[in-house]
Amino acid sequence: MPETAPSDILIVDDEADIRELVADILEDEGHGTRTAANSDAAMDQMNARAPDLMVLDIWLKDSRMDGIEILKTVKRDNPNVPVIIISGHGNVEIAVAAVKQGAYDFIEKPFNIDKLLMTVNRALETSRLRRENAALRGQEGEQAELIGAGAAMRGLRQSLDRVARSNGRVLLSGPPGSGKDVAARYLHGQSDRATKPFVVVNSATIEPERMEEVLFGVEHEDRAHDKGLFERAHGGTLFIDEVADMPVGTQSKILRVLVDQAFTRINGADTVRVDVRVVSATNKDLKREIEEGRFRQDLYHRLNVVPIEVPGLDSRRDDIPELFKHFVDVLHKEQGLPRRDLSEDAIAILQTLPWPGHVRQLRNMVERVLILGADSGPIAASELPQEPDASAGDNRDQLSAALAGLPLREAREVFEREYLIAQINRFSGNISRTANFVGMERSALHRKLKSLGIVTLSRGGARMATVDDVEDGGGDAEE
Ligand SMILES: Nc1ncnc2c1ncn2[C@@H]1O[C@H](COP(=O)(O)OP(=O)(O)OP(=O)(O)O)[C@@H](O)[C@H]1O
Repeated sequence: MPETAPSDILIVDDEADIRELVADILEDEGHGTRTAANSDAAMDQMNARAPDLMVLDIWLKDSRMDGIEILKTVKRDNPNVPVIIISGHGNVEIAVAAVKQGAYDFIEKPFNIDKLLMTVNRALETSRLRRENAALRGQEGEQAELIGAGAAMRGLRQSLDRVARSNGRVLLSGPPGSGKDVAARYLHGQSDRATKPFVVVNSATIEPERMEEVLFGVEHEDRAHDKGLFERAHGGTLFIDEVADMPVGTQSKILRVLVDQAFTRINGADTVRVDVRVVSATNKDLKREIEEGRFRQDLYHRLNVVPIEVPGLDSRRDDIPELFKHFVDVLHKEQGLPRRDLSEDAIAILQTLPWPGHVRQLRNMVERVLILGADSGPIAASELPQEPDASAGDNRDQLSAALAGLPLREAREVFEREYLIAQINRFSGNISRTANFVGMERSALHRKLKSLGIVTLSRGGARMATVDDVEDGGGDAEE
């Protein structure tokens, strides 16, 4: 068997004899098997964990869906799982139709053991290759789906849609993990260049001495040449990630390319003309980088024709349930992790956590919960890590230590302040929704906020709660 870990094969057949026979044969060969007698059981098994392969009887008695419907669902939700159809003597035509619909192959009953094993091994090898290819594509970059129906993401999508129609250079700013890379891919996908290449250069990960070779390519003595990323992106988009980390020497060369739309390769004499739209991203303050001499002001002006800010997850907590569900679906498709819903109390906790690592941190948490948690049923609050990062844990310890040293009245005040700030931030500064959740009248909540010195302020397009440490000023709690 080519795989090192035993393969996981799901056998779906309404006849117990056939299920057991196929399972015995496959287990004797070292494969792992699971079985299902009808479509509901098959779907439960699929959702718990996607198998490496499905062996599916086309006729299923007492089943909500027939084999073809199950096949369609698998091909839609888990396209990398190959399906081998078992067909009776009289329905080979249906089996052939199933292959046209995406089944890997079919075997006829009564089946020959060698043929069964050969088909299974070939299908598993195909599935392994598909998974490897999907992983490689994942390294190149994920799909350009920009998830989030909240106001901040709607605003971002609108800006990207508008600028996509032009050819203007865009500078995306936002904290690490907020989704600048996804925003750049989305922009490319919405533009006239969508069918042309989207090429990424991450300035922070390329050795500075190799940067120019990577960007502009190299010409050899025999006039053969290696293409650089500018040339590979011809007709499409070049995404310069972490642009602040670009070596200063290379910055002036990039500036020249932006002015001339042409360059020469390293050791080359010929001028290479390119039509490339440059989108760049940074999580640093480029103005400060300019002041401190690390970034060229003229390049900044060339790159920053349209500045677009990607909001951090802490200012769009209303998107958390949707993002969570999206990552569960992605991880189910990519890694076969269980497809699970979120319980209401888990949603409440997720929306009050601090998220210093933004969407990337949320994705990592989803992965951890799906790997370590139960196989099915909604995710409970108890399955979530206490805090998504160590520094937030320190805050909580500090808070409990501080509370322990206070008389009850003051401790209650400190707790109420922390609790209400977290809840208001969770509902993006909306006092009515906060009041509804915490179980207070809106006017009573307003009075409470005032007495605790909590105000809401606009920050990066979102309303956030904070403690008003400026006497009688700073802002007012409002929707
Ligand atoms: N709106 C979104 N919809 C779907 N997935 C998202 C969204 N925003 C971020 N992600 C996912 O979160 C992860 C981090 O996003 P991304 O790499 O785009 O962040 P970034 O801001 O470019 O980070 P860095 O500054 O570290 O390069 C990726 O897995 C990405 O697919």
